[in-house]
Amino acid sequence: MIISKQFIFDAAHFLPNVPDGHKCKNIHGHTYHLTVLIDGPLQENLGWVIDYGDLKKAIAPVIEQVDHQLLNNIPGLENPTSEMLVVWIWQQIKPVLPLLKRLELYETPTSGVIYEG
Ligand SMILES: Nc1nc2c(c(=O)[nH]1)N=C([C@H](O)[C@H](O)COP(=O)(O)OP(=O)(O)OP(=O)(O)O)CN2
Ligand SMILES: [Zn+2]
Repeated sequence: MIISKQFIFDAAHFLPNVPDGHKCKNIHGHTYHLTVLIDGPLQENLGWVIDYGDLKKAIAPVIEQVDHQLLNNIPGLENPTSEMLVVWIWQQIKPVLPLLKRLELYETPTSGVIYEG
């Protein structure tokens, strides 16, 4: 069974490697939507895979690092495309949540990335 929880954070970024004149060379902000999907067995007595609250506690330290920050200032996110950011998030979450199955990260309502490690 796969369960999911969504996290929303705001951050600024610019993309340093795009050509001059590209709109994303300018600093701008997004309200990111991150969905974390966990694949695991149903615990029969509890009737759930894992507690959504425990999921929230596990993800909170990652969200705290990026919320209301300029992503480019964070080590490893010097070129903070959606693709680079989702890998950076995965690398922190997977060790603490081995059942992590998939991340979905949207930086606008129409632009996002899906990553499964
Ligand atoms: N493959 C990628 N392409 C782009 C990324 C990215 O991370 N990966 N990022 C950007 C910019 O961050 C930009 O802010 C988002 O681009 P875009 O979807 O074009 O944003 P719009 O709001 O203009 O999109 P609409 O089409 O108006 O919804 C660019 N490309
Ligand atoms: Zn952007």
